[in-house]
Amino acid sequence: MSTDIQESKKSRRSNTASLDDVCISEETRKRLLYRKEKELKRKALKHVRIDDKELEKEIDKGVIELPKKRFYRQRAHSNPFSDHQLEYPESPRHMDWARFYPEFVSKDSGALPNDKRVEIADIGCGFGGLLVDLSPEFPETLILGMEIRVQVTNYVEDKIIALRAQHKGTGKYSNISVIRGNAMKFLPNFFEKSQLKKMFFCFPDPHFKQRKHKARIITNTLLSEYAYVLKEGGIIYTISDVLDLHEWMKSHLDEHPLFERLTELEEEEDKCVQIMTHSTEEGKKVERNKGSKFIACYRRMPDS
Ligand SMILES: C[S@@+](CC[C@H](N)C(=O)[O-])C[C@H]1O[C@@H](n2cnc3c(N)ncnc32)[C@H](O)[C@@H]1O
Repeated sequence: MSTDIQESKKSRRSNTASLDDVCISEETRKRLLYRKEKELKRKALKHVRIDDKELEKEIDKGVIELPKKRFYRQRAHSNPFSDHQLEYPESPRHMDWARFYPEFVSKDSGALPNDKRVEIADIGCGFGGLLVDLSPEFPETLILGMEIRVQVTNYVEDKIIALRAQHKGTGKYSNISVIRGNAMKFLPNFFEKSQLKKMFFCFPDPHFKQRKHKARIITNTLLSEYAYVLKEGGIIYTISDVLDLHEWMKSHLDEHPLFERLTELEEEEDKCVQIMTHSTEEGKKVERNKGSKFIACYRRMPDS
C-alpha cells in the first residue's frame, strides 16, 4: 500500500511534466491533471479496508475529498452496441466481489461469506445518487451500480472511496460499489440465476428516434435476461420523465409472462420508490425543470 502511494506520487510528477509539452487549453490541462491525479489515487486506494494504516494517514492529511463532477463530464450517450473493450468475467463464479466490498470480507477466509452477494443493481447508475441514498436503507445488502461511461464510473468510484474514508470506523457506504459494464450485453456474466432482489432503471436513455428504439434498455429479449438474474418476487423499478419511454417500458413489461405490475398501493408504500423518485441526479434535474416523473414497478413471477 505505501509503495502504491509513493508510486502514485512519482508518476503524478512525470505526468505533469508531459502535459507541459503539449498545446492544450488551460481548462483542458486542468481537467486532465485532475483526472490523472484522481486515477492514481483510485488505483492506490481502491479495494482497501478503511482501517488500513496508510489510508488513515492520507485521510488525516485531508487528501480524501469528494470528487468534483465538472472534471468527469463526458458525452451524454454511449453506444450500447459498440465494443467498448469492456472487461467482464467468464461467468459469475470468476468474479471477485471481495475487491469491491472489502469491509465484508471474512478475516479468516479472506473472501466474502457465501451468503454475501450483490442483491441490488442500479442499471445505468449515472453519477450514483441512488446508490448513496440506498446504502443506509440496506446496510447489510451489497448494492452495485453498473455504468457504461468510463468517466462517470470513475466519478462514482471516487465518490464511494471518499465517502467510505470520511465515515471510517462506521462501516457506512461499505455496501455500495460500482462497475463499468454494458448491462445490455454481459449481465449473466456478472450475476447468477435468481441472484438479484431488486433492479433499478432510473431515467434510462430515451433513444427517441424509432430506428434507435432497439437501443432502449428494456426490450423483450433483455427482459428475459433480467428475469433470469432476478429471484422470484424480486422487483424491477422503472422511472422516466419521458412519457413515450414510460409507455414503452410498461407495455414490454406487461407483455412479458414473467412480470406483473405492483398495485398502486404497493408502489406508493415501497420505500425504494420514494428514494428513486428523489435521489438520482437525473431525477433532481427533472425536479428543477418542473418536469413529470412516471413510475412503474414489476414483480418477477414464479417460473410456470
Ligand atoms: C440518463 S442517464 C441516468 C443516470 C441515473 N440513473 C440517474 O437517474 O441519474 C442514463 C445512464 O445509463 C447509462 N447507460 C446507458 N446504457 C447503458 C448500458 N447498456 N449499460 C450500463 N449503463 C448504461 C448511461 O451512460 C447514463 O449514465
